[in-house]
Amino acid sequence: MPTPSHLKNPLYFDFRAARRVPESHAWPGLHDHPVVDGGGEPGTPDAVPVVDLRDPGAAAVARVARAAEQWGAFLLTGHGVPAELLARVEDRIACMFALPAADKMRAVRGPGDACGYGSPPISSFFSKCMWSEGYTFSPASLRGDLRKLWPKAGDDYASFCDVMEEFHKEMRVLADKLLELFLRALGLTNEQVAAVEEERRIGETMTATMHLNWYPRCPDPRRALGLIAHTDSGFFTFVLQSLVPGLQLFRHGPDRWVAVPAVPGAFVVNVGDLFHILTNGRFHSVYHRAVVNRNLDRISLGYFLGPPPHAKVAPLREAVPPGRTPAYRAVTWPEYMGVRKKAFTTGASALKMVAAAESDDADAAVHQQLVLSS
Ligand SMILES: C=C1C[C@]23C[C@@]1(O)CC[C@H]2[C@@]12CCC[C@@](C)(C(=O)O1)[C@H]2[C@@H]3C(=O)O
Ligand SMILES: O=C(O)CCC(=O)C(=O)O
Ligand SMILES: [Fe+2]
Repeated sequence: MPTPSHLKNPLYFDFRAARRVPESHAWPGLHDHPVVDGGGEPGTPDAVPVVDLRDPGAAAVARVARAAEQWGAFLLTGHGVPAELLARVEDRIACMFALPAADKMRAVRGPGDACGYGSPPISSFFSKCMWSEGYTFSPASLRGDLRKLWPKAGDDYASFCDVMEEFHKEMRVLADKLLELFLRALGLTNEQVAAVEEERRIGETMTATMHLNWYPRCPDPRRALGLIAHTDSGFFTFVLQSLVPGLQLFRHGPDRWVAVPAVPGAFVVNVGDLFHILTNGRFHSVYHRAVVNRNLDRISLGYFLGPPPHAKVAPLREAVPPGRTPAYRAVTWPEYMGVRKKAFTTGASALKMVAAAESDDADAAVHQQLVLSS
């Protein structure tokens, strides 16, 4: 009788062979807050906001402002990325996750590596395992990385790379469009948007990283978790969730999880921590998680935008109210990741850890203004 694949490779947990959720994958506290449906009538309190890019400029700007201030996330429709391309992207991702375990393990993420196969970096902060597999890569240099999964560089390799490159091209343009919309939503005029870009070169230097998630069907979904609750660390993320829902956004007052409906062809846009800093906390990063399903596999794709590693991210002058000082100090993305690591191990909030020092606070600024104007 052949040896089951999970016994051949003790590092690989074979979700397909699991008939129950073992203790290693059972998370406490998953049901501490109720889950509500985010797919209700637009405008009702739990309905996830929708931004349609086909709406006239001012309407889309107003919707982005409201969603980014109140939710830190929204569904993006009318974005122009062809549905047929999204279908091919999902199909190629499914084909990649269906590779034999041994092939996937060849591309395993090493300690400290940004890219590779396996659990996402955040999993290293938790003793429990998530009910998912993931693959992170840089779309700008995918052909080299992907040889680890497909060393023979055959048809599956070629079609995966072709489709992801096509997707990346579309997404990078969409990311620039959305960045501009975000800046307009902060209240910047067209001239100010151009001046910010001239000075900070945010759009021009923004980098993209892709992280693919596979959440296998699970015999006991109430005990398991696909992706632990987190905020994304970069500027903003486009999430493509296939027809199987599973993404939940956390909302306060009363505390609850809002299940994001799977809207065919839509992206979910998440505000990340560095955008929270850039906008001086006006647009807030969203705490979210992914749950699993008893009968269906689920696939999602995160297209993460952030600054290049050397760039310091500080609040935009235009986002700081007159007479106040910036609420956050300047950090690079790697510095922020270091702070977040410390925050995870101490239970602190990473954003609070990069908040500007007391002496920098608003009262001091107002006092200084009074002195200067008297
Ligand atoms: C660009 C990135 C964001 C990310 C870390 C990464 O370098 C690549 C993977 C991303 C991801 C996806 C799952 C959740 C998350 C918190 C994680 O552990 O890996 C995010 C990271 C992030 O937003 O910080
Ligand atoms: O699977 C999802 O819907 C969410 C994925 C996610 O949050 C992430 O990759 O950061
Ligand atoms: Fe996320």
